[in-house]
Amino acid sequence: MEICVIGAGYVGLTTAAVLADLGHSICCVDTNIEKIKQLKRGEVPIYEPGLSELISKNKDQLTFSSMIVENIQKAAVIFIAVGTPSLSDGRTDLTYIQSVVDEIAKAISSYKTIITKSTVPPGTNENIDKMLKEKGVDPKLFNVVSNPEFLREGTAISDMIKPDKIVIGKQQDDQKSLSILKEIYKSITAPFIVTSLNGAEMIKYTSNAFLATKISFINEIARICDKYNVNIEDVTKGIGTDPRISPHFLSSGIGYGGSCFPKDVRSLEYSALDKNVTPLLLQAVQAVNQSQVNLYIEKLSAFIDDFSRKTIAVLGVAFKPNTDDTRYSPAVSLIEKLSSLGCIVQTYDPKAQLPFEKVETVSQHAKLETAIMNADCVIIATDWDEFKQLNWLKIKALMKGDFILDARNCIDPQVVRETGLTYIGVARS
Ligand SMILES: NC(=O)C1=CN([C@@H]2O[C@H](COP(=O)(O)OP(=O)(O)OC[C@H]3O[C@@H](n4cnc5c(N)ncnc54)[C@H](O)[C@@H]3O)[C@@H](O)[C@H]2O)C=CC1
Ligand SMILES: O=C(O)[C@H]1O[C@H](OP(=O)(O)OP(=O)(O)OC[C@H]2O[C@@H](n3ccc(=O)[nH]c3=O)[C@H](O)[C@@H]2O)[C@H](O)[C@@H](O)[C@@H]1O
Repeated sequence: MEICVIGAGYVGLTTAAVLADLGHSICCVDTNIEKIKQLKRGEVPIYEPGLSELISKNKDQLTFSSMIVENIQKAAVIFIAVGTPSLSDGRTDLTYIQSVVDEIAKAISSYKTIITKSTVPPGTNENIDKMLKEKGVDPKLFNVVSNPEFLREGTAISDMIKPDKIVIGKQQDDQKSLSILKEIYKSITAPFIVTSLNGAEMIKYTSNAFLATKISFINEIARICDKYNVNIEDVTKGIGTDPRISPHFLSSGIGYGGSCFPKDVRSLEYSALDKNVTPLLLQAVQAVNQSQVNLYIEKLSAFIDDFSRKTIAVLGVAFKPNTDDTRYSPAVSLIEKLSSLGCIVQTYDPKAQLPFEKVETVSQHAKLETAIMNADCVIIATDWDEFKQLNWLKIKALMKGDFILDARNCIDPQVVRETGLTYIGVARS
C-alpha cells in the first residue's frame, strides 16, 4: 500500500520503518528540512535501538521528503505522527496537527484514509473531519481514523511489531477504514479494539494516566516505607504477585518523565476541567511526581549541609534508559536544581546530551570516569544498565567524598556499603 507518514520523530520514523518492513511503500515527510537531509544521507537523527538498521534494511521501499503536499497526493493512506506538546496552561498544542490538516486539504484529489497516530485530546479527530469538510474537501474523498500509538521509547520497534492491541477509532458510518487498517497491519498479530473516534482518544490518555498513577502511587508508598524502615522492593514483590495488581510499572524513584506522561496527564486534566469534572486523582498524581526531585534533594541534604561549591556527579540525563530523549527528564530537573543550589554538576549519559545552553557550573563528560572525578557525591538519575554494574571500589578511588544517591533504586545498597561508601536511597533499608 502507498502510505505517507507525516512527522519523522520517534513515532513517525518507527511507524515508517515498521510499515516498510511489513512490505508497504512509504514516504515519510517532515517540515524539518535538516532532519530530512540527514535521513536521505542514511543518518537517523534519534537514538532508538534497531531503528537505524531497520531503516537501512528497507531503503528500497522507504523514502524521505520535505515535499509534503506532493507526497500526500501520491498516497492512499496518510499517517499523522506530528508532535502534540503541552501549552503553558496544560492544554495540548494542536498547531502542528492544524498545519497538517491544511496540507491535506490542499492535496486531496483522490480517496485517502487519514489515520491519526499522534496523541490528541478527545474531540480532536472529529474536529479534523469537520475542518476538512469546512475547507471544502469532498467528504467522499476521505475518512478520519484514530489509531493511537502505545510504543515505548527504547523498545519502540518490538512494541510496534508485537503490540498488545491495535486500537481503531472510527466514525459509525465509515464502512471502509477498518478493512484498510486490517490490510495495513495484516502481518501483525494483535486484537483489534474498535471504538468511536473519541473512544480511541480516551483509551490512549487513560492508558498513560493509569501508568503514571501506578508510578506516583508507588512513589508515595515509598515515602511512607522510608519512615518505617521498610524496603520498597519487599512491598512491590509482596503486592506484585497478585494478578489484579501485577509487578509491572511499580518501580519507585525520581518520578516519571518523557515527552508523554507529563503532557498527557496534564492534557487529560485539562479535558476534564473543560467539561466541569474535577480530576482529583490526576491532580494528585502530578503533585506527587512534581515533588520527587525535591524529595531526593532533601534526602541528600541530611548528609550534605551546604550544597554550594559541592561537586556532584549525575549519571544519566535521559528520562529513561535506552533513549537519547531528554524531554521532561527528571534527571535534567535534578541537574538544574543542584546547579541552582550552587553545586558544580558533572554529568554523563551514554546517549543523551544536556538539553540546555552551556552554563559554567554544569558540564557533560564523554566518559563516566571523568564525570565522577573529585565528586563529593554520585547520583544515579537514569537506570541505564551500565550504571547497575559499576565497580564501586574504582568509583570510590576517583571520588573526593563518599555519598552515593540512588534515585532509581537500581543498585544494590549492600555492594556499595561494603566498599565503605555511604548509600542513600528512599525506602531502601
Ligand atoms: N515518543 C513516544 O514514545 C510516543 C509519542 N506518541 C505521540 O506521537 C506524537 C509524536 O511524538 P514524537 O514522535 O515523540 O514527536 P517528535 O517531536 O519526535 O516528532 C514530531 C515530528 O513532527 C514534525 N512536524 C511537525 N509539524 C509538521 C508538519 N506540519 N508536517 C510535517 N512534519 C511536521 C516535526 O518536525 C518532528 O520531526 C505525539 O502526539 C506523541 O504524544 C505516542 C506514543 C509514543
Ligand atoms: O504515549 C507515549 O509516549 C508512551 O509513553 C510511555 O512510554 P515512554 O514515555 O517511552 O516510557 P516508559 O517506559 O513508560 O517510562 C516513562 C517514565 O516513567 C518512569 N517509570 C517507568 C516505570 C516505572 O515502574 N517507574 C518509573 O519511574 C520512567 O523512568 C520514565 O521516566 C508509555 O509506556 C507508552 O505505552 C506510551 O506509548
